Amino acid sequence: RPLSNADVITRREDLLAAYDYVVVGGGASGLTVANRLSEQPSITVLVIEAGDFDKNEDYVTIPGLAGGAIGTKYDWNTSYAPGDAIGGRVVPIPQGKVVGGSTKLNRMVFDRGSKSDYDGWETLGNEGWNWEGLLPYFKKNEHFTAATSEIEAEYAIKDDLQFRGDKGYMQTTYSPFFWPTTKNLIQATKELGIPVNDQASGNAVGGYFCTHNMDPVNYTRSSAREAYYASAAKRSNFHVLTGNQVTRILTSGANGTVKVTGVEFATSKDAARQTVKINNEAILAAGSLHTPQLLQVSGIGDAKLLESINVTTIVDLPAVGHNLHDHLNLVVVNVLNTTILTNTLSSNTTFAAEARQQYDTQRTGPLTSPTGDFLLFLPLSTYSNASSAISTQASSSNASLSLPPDTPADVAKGYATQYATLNAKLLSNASAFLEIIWADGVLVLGLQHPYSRGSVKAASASIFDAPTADSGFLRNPLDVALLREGVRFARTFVQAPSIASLNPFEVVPGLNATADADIDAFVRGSVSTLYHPAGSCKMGAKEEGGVVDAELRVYGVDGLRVVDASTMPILPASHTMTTVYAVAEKAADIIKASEGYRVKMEG
Ligand SMILES: Cc1cc2nc3c(=O)[nH]c(=O)nc-3n(C[C@H](O)[C@H](O)[C@H](O)COP(=O)(O)OP(=O)(O)OC[C@H]3O[C@@H](n4cnc5c(N)ncnc54)[C@H](O)[C@@H]3O)c2cc1C
Repeated sequence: RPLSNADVITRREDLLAAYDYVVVGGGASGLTVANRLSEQPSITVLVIEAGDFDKNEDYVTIPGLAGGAIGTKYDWNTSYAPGDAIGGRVVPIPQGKVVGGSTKLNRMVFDRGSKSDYDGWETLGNEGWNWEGLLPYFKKNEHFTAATSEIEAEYAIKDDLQFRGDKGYMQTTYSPFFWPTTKNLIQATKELGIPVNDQASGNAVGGYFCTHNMDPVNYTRSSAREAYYASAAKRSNFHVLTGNQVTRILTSGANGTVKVTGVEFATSKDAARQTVKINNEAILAAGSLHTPQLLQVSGIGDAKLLESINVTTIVDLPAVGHNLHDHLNLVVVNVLNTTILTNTLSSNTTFAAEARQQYDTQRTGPLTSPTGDFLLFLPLSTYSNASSAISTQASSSNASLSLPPDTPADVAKGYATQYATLNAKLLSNASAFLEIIWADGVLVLGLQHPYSRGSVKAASASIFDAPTADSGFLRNPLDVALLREGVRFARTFVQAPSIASLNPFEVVPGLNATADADIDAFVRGSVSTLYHPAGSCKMGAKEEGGVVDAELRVYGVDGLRVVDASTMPILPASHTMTTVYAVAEKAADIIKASEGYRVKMEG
């Protein structure tokens, strides 16, 4: 029977028996691909999402409260396994469990990495995956609106519109309110001779003004739901099933002729399993932790792991789950002594109430800014005098120091190529190693190109048991050295006249921590995540630990692709959402082209 116009499936009877494409996960990548595929009225698409729709709660929609959904029912509330190199600490790793995925939880930093980072993906063996190849998709994703005239005049922001899109679904713009000490930050950047660039241009090094994924009129979050779901919801060939977790990918055949036939799903561990058939492909978009887990519980992964969790191996693909890496976060705290207005939204209830009033009545003021309106992305030589010493240390030590002991040989081989790429970046001015996010004396340091790698392993045969995710944090001591230099630079930075005028006083780690050993202890005792897990289903050659090829097809299985953050071979120096969207936009065109549909490019 024909598809109904019921965009959200609430009754089992409304599901079709078979769909051309089933997308697993309705987050950043999943909704993007589902939207683009369903542009073709003859293609039927079902998205199965574990979470539900949010209810437009303030902590989801209001930019100034961004991140407020962490720890709520919209979060998987998972943690990385205890890390040996971080004192056995357990670091929480929030992930969105809601229509929109992590784009409902995130801090709304909307930026791209540098040309050299994306070109590196191609160097690692992925033809067409470079800056030139991704730029049209960065543009296709966004509908960019320039800063308000007040902000533009006050901060002299210059946008090169050839790098921006104006026809995409994702609303992007600058905050109409910058916290006043942002001026000190920008001025100090200049005092230290650090250039200010346009991050959208492929030159995302130095300082830059940062856009956010938000509506330029209402100043509310623009997530994958508002962008890619809302614009497709009325299509009768596009269905969304929420509150259901895909439990297994169903396949037929064996030994080189394995083909996807459908997926199995359920509302909870004990609920009855249901199935839906697939005519063309299953598209995995469950994120960097859950996509490898789903492959593994479906029999696609390392045969030894699968045996240990009582899963029959269908395709022995040892690389599944390996190469996991994430941006590390380390916070240096200075207390300021200044009369300039600083952010006291969480400590001063009167101020918070006034800001709320301003936001509700005029859509102006502090709550329109998710913070992070100006960011620094620094090459190693910009923030450290030790680049040649660190480079010597890197080239004289063994790449295997970065890897978990049970790393399969093909993964280690692929990592050796990455290691050489990272070593070259140490001495390059075209790639950033350190991000600095400033918030009134607090310097969040983000390590952009960690050497260390971890892994994701299904903990049991059930998708409902959280996977064991080893973040790999600081496994390789080079990462400690790179952050140690970051802490030292944070101290240099606050001595620049425009910051010094705010009378900063460092309280974390505290000025007594000067010796390498003391700073290293601080680093190991404090690092956490910047929420950018990636790489666990790496795109690359199979013999180099690739899980998917350059068309994002899983090796050894017909009709199965991965389109989410797990496919990134190596993280760019940037927050990840914008790159995930670009990858997914490109993936949609690859899939359409493989089916013989005409690919339409705009903007
Ligand atoms: C707290 C936080 C802050 C962040 N801040 C920023 C930021 O400011 N800027 C930035 O650029 N990036 C940020 N990120 C990262 C960015 O949001 C992610 O990189 C991006 O959303 C990843 O997209 P994805 O499609 O891979 O996964 P997601 O967007 O996480 O989507 C995966 C979806 O799959 C669903 N799913 C999982 N398993 C199953 C299953 N078995 N069956 C059905 N559905 C399933 C999940 O519920 C989820 O909805 C942040 C992330 C977090 C968590």
